[in-house]
Amino acid sequence: MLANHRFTTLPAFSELQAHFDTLKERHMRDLFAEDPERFTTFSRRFEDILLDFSKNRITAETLQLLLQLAEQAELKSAIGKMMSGDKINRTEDRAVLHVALRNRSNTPILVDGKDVMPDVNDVLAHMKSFTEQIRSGEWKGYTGKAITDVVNIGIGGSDLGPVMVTEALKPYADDKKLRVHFVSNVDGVHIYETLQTVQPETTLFLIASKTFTTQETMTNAQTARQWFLDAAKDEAAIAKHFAALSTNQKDVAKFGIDPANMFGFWDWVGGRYSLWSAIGLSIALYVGFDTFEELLAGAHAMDQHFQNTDLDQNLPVILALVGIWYNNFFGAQTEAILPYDQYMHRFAAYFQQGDMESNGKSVDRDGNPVDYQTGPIIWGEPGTNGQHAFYQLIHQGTKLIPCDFLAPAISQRPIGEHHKILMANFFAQPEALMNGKTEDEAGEELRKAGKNEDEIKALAPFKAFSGNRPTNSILFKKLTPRTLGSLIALYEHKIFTQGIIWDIFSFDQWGVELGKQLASRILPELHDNTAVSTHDSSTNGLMNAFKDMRKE
Ligand SMILES: O=P(O)(O)OC[C@H]1O[C@@H](O)[C@H](O)[C@@H](O)[C@@H]1O
Repeated sequence: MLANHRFTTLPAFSELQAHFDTLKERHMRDLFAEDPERFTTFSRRFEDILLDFSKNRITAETLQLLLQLAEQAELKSAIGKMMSGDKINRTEDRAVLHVALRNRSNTPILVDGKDVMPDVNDVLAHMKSFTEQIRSGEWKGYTGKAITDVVNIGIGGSDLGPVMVTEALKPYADDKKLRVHFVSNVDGVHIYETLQTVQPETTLFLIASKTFTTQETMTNAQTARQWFLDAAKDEAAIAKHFAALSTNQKDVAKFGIDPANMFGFWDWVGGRYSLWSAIGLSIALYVGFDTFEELLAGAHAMDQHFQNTDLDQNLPVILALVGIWYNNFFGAQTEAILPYDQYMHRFAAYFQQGDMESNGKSVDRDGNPVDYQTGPIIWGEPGTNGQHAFYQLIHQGTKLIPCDFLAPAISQRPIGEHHKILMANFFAQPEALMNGKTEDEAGEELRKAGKNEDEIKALAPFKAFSGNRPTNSILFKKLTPRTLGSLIALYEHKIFTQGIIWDIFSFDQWGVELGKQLASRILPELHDNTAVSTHDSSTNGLMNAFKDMRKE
């Protein structure tokens, strides 16, 4: 069981508040000028990953106090509890063991007295042999042809991780053994467009759903099944073309999927932490099993770093603490994740679920409403695209938006000057955000450009940048499977750390249920043209307008 504490009554919290008052007006430009060692003091390395957090509104004292906050929240003990299979997801009475899925050292991890590792390894072995059969062409479809396309049907955690990773590791699929497609939205457009691009006889469908009851996924799966049977005309052919990634054996069997094609996982794998499990089968099929294992190994290495490294050297802990500093003291509402790597273009979307579904909570572990801010709004797009879209607000808007900049030193696709140009922007943006530009500096530039003093006076306020806008820079050598695994685990453990300090449960997601309940109540009401009057006037009005619009 996790110990409870009141976040705002931890001794370090009030010390941080007092400290904040002394620091809030200070400019990072001055902090850099005062300390030539600032980069060394506020950067850390893990394998090929460098975290520079020196461009934050912190001093050595801030970091010390934040580390005390983590200690007072008993973070170390909480990490130990997660790693050893304690049921820390109390509202669902479950352990939280995505770390077991990538536990390459194979040390036993017990849940209810039973080591989970043999089952984990069995499923990995099953995934491996299946992957090899499909990729080698040994596995044949119902007409005797090899599989060329894999369609993963899943949503949320059963979609976002595989989508993000297959995009990120595209260079590792250069052998072009298989194409992968992802269908998530219940909007029929999604499955329609996907099915336009594949052939029944050479397509493998992966029905990815932890519960195997998710409405969107089951609807898409039934449509895919019907489309397939329309061509194959034989239910026996399903065994060659459908596999299930799920914890729900019973419903998988009911759907008609051969039990030999079911890849299981367990209730201690959270949906948004499941890409390491059987849910990652599309990844393994796309990049090959060895590459998938490297991804797991990278995450495992970060797990060990998180568990065994002192808090002040611990990358996930530092990221978490810096986030708390802005969230709870500066009042920042959002955080941007900005990868300068086109292959990572779904990374922010992935952690939108990872972070917001985990820490979007307003009740503490005692069940009391919190009187402080918890999880931030996560958003972001790859650089440099964002620079030409929303960075204006980050530079000159009224909101404080802490940003994480991520980039590889070595491009997967070195072409001409592209990577150096990309990286020049990666270095320039955090520098600009930190330094800003004073009105005097802006005026000087205008003077040099030939403007007169009246024009300078009129224009300089618009051309000035306040600066003092915080960023973390995460520079890594190359986006290898290992590094990607480590980066994902880095953010996962950041989320865990924040949840522990905020005294909330990060591994349930009750907030998604109400909308689901209402949708299932509304669905039957859409089946005929009868006017609806059972809801509020807005919902009734909208539903009735919908029915009217469809009459013509
Ligand atoms: O894998 P399943 O059971 O189909 O669930 C998909 C998603 O369903 C959502 O409702 C949950 O909030 C997510 O956490 C989950 O990943």
